[in-house]
Amino acid sequence: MTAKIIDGKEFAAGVRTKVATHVARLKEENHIVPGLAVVLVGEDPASEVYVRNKHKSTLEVGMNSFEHKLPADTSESDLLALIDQLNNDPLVHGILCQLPLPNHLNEELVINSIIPSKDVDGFHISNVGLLGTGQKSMVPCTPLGCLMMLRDHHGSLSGLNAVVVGRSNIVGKPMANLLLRDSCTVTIAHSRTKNIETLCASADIVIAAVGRPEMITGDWIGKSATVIDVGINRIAHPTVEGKTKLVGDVHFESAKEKAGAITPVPGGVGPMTIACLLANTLTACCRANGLEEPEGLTA
Ligand SMILES: Nc1nc2c(c(=O)[nH]1)N[C@@H](CN(C=O)c1ccc(C(=O)N[C@@H](CCC(=O)O)C(=O)O)cc1)CN2
Repeated sequence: MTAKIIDGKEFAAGVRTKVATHVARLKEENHIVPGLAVVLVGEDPASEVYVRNKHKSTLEVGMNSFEHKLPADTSESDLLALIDQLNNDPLVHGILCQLPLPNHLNEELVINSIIPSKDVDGFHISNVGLLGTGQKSMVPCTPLGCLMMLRDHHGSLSGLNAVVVGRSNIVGKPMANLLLRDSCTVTIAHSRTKNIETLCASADIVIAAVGRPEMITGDWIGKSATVIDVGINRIAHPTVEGKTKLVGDVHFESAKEKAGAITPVPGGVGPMTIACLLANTLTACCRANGLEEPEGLTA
């Protein structure tokens, strides 16, 4: 039997509807409009698309969107001055700097200049520490989206064996912490892991976040396991010359024959990233105003 395909587009639409409903209630009952500020430095084409989609989605759920597009040669001090201004703006509840930043800017310094309560990417060192110690924090959007889909599919994750392939600060490590918090037995695998295929094949859940196109094939997947593919890789189209196509870190065709459930690329985890950004902005706004947090939209 082939796997259930977890439709990230549909799931993300459901998250956005929940956010929009909660935002409408905030406006009606508390006269508060959540606001998201997105900072883009430079003209990376993919980043421009993501920022445009963030702006559009923010407005669609009824929030305020503040876009700040800066030239590629913006100095670190100018960028930090803008973040300081946003940190102190009461209309702004969430701030993010689109990554990657141009090389001359220190990514860590910039991220850590956002006040943790407005850090809707969950990348600030304080939020990383809070998540790692099981305390309330802002949670990175992509792992939060994966967690929502896993909870929806499995109900409880308690006692399940999860292998996270990839150890990045943005996905692998926070994902592992979230799964641990939901009482999974978690292994982080990476380029130096021995017997990685066997390890993955013994898992109930495989999270692929390694950044290598179609690395994880069907023979790495245990019968009926859940496979969440975080990878977004653009490769040469196999049959049409001069064209490209998007693939994940999982070889979808072979993995879906073994898995119980699997996310596709595109249309799986990707759409959840922006939906969870909206959820995080709403959460940040509720926390800032001492209001109840939206149910089902946080970790
Ligand atoms: N500050 C941040 N920068 C970046 C993040 C982030 O979470 N915070 N993540 C990525 C880019 N990203 C959002 O910013 C993002 C990536 C992919 C998608 C998405 O929906 N992908 C689609 C495919 C899109 C395509 O056709 O190219 C999918 O997987 O279906 C949304 C958001 C790096 N930077």
